[in-house]
Amino acid sequence: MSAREEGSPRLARVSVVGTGSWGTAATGLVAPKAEKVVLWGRSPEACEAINRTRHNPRHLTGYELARNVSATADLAEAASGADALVLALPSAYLRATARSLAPYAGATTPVLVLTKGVEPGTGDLMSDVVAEELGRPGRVAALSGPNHAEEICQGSYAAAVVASAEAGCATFFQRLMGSHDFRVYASADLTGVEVSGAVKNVVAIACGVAAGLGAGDNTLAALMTRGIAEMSRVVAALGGDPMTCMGLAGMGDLVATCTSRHSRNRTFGEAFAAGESLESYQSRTHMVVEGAAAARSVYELAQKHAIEAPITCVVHAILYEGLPLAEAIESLLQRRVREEFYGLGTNE
Ligand SMILES: NC(=O)C1=CN([C@@H]2O[C@H](COP(=O)(O)OP(=O)(O)OC[C@H]3O[C@@H](n4cnc5c(N)ncnc54)[C@H](O)[C@@H]3O)[C@@H](O)[C@H]2O)C=CC1
Ligand SMILES: O=C(CO)COP(=O)(O)O
Repeated sequence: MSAREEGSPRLARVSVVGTGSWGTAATGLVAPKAEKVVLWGRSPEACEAINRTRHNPRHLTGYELARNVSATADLAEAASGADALVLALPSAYLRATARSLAPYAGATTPVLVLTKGVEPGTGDLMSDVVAEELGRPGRVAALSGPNHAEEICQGSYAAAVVASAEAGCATFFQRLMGSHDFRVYASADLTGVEVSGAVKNVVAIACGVAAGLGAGDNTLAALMTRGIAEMSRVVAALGGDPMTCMGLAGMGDLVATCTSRHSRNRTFGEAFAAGESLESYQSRTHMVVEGAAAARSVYELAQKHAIEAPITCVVHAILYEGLPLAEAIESLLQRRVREEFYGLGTNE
């Protein structure tokens, strides 16, 4: 273990669930801290290829997995005896997979959720979904921030925030995931961290659409900044701390996602502006566009809690109600201009 990992836990076995881009990259963060890392993927063929070649055949194909990583499509084998579980699944599959994991996960094993989103229908945070299926709410944490897997697996410097209702759980995962190159801060504001991660993906779709239609830097900066104001109102209405939106899970990830060529949400927005459907984009790239699911769930939360969320409403309308793009833009421009930070308690 290098000097930078001193003081970190050295665990016997850590399970990473999900062989998408983020699960694949996350094995590299965990590998120096564990004797053995077990990666679960639903495809036996992909797991066999990973074990044979040390490369994921579908995601981050050029990235060589660490020697102590092995893959399995057997959830029992992946979860049994794990000292920690790291869940890196798309939000649509988190509940069902957590439910299937439940019989094999130790009763007190700490669980880290890397998924970004809010569950449509229930409005549950991803950590709520996991706590409902696996129990142990105090042993569940969520990690979020500007962390494109493509860059993390190259080792470029990055930072994230890990939040948990229990400080000890946040500290545990801060040490497990963090390193000299990957700086992991701690937070007690699970709501703020997780809601920020969902809303920023919706704003990234809006930025992608705008960019696809030829918007300039001023327009994109305005969308991002009004996106943070919207994110802050949603976080505050749900009982989180709007200050969290100024941090890594909020502004940090919003900037990365709205501007990066790696972002699926931003790139999907551009493709949508050019006429491609969500279904076509996801099946062409084999990658998840979480902002499309979050446009539904954040829209539902906004309706339920009477939160003004104009960017989310417009993204929801263009994706699911057939609103023409020109009308969507006009509906934002015609909104009343008012106090910059309305809806946050001080400037109503
Ligand atoms: N890719 C990234 O850079 C980052 C992703 N995240 C988040 O991590 C989560 C996972 O995203 P990625 O790893 O990027 O996924 P991905 O888009 O790279 O791959 C999609 C994944 O979904 C899995 N999948 C498809 N159908 C499934 C099913 N029925 N049951 C279980 N799994 C199924 C595929 O096997 C694949 O692992 C998302 O919530 C994303 O927002 C968070 C930070 C960075
Ligand atoms: O959350 C992410 C980076 O932090 C990934 O964003 P995309 O899903 O838009 O690629």
